[in-house]
Amino acid sequence: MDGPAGYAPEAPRRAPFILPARPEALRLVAAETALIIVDMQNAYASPGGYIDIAGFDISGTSQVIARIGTVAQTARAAGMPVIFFQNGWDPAYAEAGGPGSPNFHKSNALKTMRKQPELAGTLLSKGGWDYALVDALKPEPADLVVPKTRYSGFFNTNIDSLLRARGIRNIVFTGIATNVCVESSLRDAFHLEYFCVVLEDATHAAGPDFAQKAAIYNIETFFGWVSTTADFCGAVGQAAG
Ligand SMILES: NC(=O)N/C=C\C(=O)O
Repeated sequence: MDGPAGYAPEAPRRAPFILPARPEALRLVAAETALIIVDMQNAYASPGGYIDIAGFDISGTSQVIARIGTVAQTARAAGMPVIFFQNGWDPAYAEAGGPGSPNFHKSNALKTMRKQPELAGTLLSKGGWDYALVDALKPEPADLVVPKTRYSGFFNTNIDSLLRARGIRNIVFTGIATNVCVESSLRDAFHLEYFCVVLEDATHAAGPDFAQKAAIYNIETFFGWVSTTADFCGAVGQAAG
């Protein structure tokens, strides 16, 4: 079937490529693989955003932004769907849940705003700077943006339908935070029978270094595979010939 006139994404490639990964290399096909970019918002990656204000270290995020930019360009050129998750709630925070929701008690964004009332209404609020994707990683016309209100992008969203409709079997994960929204989403994707890979140097944890190491250990050992930006771009590029 012909598509509409206008922006024409590259046809996805069917030639398999071998992605170096731990605990073992994976044989993937671009046409069955999607890139998910988790929560690359000012809240998680920019000085003055929620995670910075809440006291987490964001010193490595600029490198992660640059690597994700490279990965996204490589994925688009191979015809892979590029999907952005975007975390947050309506400006009245109804979607965050009230005292009857564990999210109300565990979300460090909500806790920070309760502690610092001058921040009320600013953190992770749809339409605000904190909620916005970082300037360096704006979606292109064929990319998809999936808003989410909890850590996992597979909970109460249409991501599973979007992926299944495109014949996707494999997901490459990047973004922030490795130990929270990346790991939560990847675990849910595993349980929905997707083969999941995380590019470890294109992720950043919320918390100490052991949080990054533990998340990567969990993924490598129980839920999926671990690779790198260079290996992903190299393998996809080689398949392109
Ligand atoms: N994107 C994330 O991993 N978020 C982590 C914490 C939060 O949103 O409070």
